[in-house]
Amino acid sequence: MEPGPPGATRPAEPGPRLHGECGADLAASASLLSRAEAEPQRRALAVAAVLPAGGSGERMGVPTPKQFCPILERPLISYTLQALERACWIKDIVVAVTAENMEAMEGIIRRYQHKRISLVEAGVTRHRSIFNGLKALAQDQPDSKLSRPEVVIIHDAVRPFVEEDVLFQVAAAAKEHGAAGAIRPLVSTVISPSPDGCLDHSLERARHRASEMPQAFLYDVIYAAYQQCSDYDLEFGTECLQLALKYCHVKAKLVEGSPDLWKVTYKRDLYAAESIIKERISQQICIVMDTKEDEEHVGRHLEEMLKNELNHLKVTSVTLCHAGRDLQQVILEQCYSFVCVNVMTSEFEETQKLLNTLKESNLSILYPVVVISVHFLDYKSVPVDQKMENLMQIRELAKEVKKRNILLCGLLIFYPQDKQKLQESVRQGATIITTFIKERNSGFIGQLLVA
Ligand SMILES: Nc1ccn([C@@H]2O[C@H](COP(=O)(O)OP(=O)(O)OP(=O)(O)O)[C@@H](O)[C@H]2O)c(=O)n1
Ligand SMILES: O=C(CO)[C@H](O)[C@H](O)COP(=O)(O)O
Repeated sequence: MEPGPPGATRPAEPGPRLHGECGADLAASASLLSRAEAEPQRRALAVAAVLPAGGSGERMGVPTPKQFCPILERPLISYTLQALERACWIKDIVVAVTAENMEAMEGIIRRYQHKRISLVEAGVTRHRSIFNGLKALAQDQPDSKLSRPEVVIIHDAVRPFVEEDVLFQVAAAAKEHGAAGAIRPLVSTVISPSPDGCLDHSLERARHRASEMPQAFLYDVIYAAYQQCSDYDLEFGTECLQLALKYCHVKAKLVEGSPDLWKVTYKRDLYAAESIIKERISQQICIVMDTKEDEEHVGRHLEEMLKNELNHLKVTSVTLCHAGRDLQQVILEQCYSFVCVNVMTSEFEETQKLLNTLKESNLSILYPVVVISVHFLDYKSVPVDQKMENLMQIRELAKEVKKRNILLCGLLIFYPQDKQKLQESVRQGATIITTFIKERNSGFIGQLLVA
């Protein structure tokens, strides 16, 4: 597995809409086609998607099928659905799940507010699951609210990082060629062993490619292929493009896919997926100040330090005094990390206001939102024990907002008179903030950290 370039893209737009329009954060994705150019073409295609999600994930080696394994407490399949939902030109998304997981899947759709999803029962093999999904899209199904598409995309439920551009490229190529699929260069050389366990021959790596997903087909082509398919193909086949070739003589167009199209297969892939998601949601940080912009104070010092330390990230500063308008804008931009700097106001007044605004928004439904409440201790004017005691309220506050997927911790920065020592305290504070934002480690929740 080869993850994408660090910070190349932001997370796909959530199911619960913050923007009100599908794919509205497209500028943040690794877009190949300009949005204005591509939009009319996208709308002109009648496209549906079929997601096989009925496997047991044997190679993962855990009791939960991998598509339901949690990443940052959300099931993997929800990330894949979110990625497909961004493409509003995909009209229906048919997911094949086993009867025993049907209820769990319905719960996921409700909880994460997924749209345009229909469920069908999975088969005992991947090909049979896909066939069931295709059958649901055929017009001859009684009481079906689904319509027969011109093009159907097939995508594994366990490939969460598919980009809208790749989806569109395979769909457009399928319309032209009848079938299309994403490919990647081979990472290892493929060899063929002989029955005695010795090398028979090796393939020339540069001449071969790994077949990935998504793939897309003219619906009539792939449906006809599955209808003619032998039991052997349905049982042991692994390649839909091959079925289109074998049964309908359609040669698929191959489209270069992005590096993070890989399929979550082993346990280590879950860790890799989690790292990619964490990195994507930590690309923007919002510093909320309880003072006016032009006021000079130690909070500004921390802000400068964070801006220097996180110069590869987008750091935005807002104040809550302007009726929270700036903050609303930051929330709309899908910023998932907040540093609330309390210089003027007492203890958690400002943090509470920030938490209320976050709770009212839909922001934390899909991703955990980190909030660090920063305080300063000038021990000449306030006794340490009194300040600490006041700040210990953080525990209760954190417990309450954790239910809403908001991860809160406190940070107390010592404020010595000595300039150099103050500089050191602020630097340590900035390091703690950076670590919590990057790691989103639940061990920090409700803690009062000291710098
Ligand atoms: N009977 C099956 C088997 C697989 N799949 C789906 O096909 C996709 C790709 O298959 P794979 O990675 O092989 O998944 P599993 O079969 O679950 O994994 P394993 O082979 O390790 O058991 C997954 O989304 C999986 O849920 C399916 O819908 N129905
Ligand atoms: O990459 C793919 C298509 O080319 C499929 O994801 C893959 O073939 C599925 O096979 P399996 O279920 O055996 O992993």
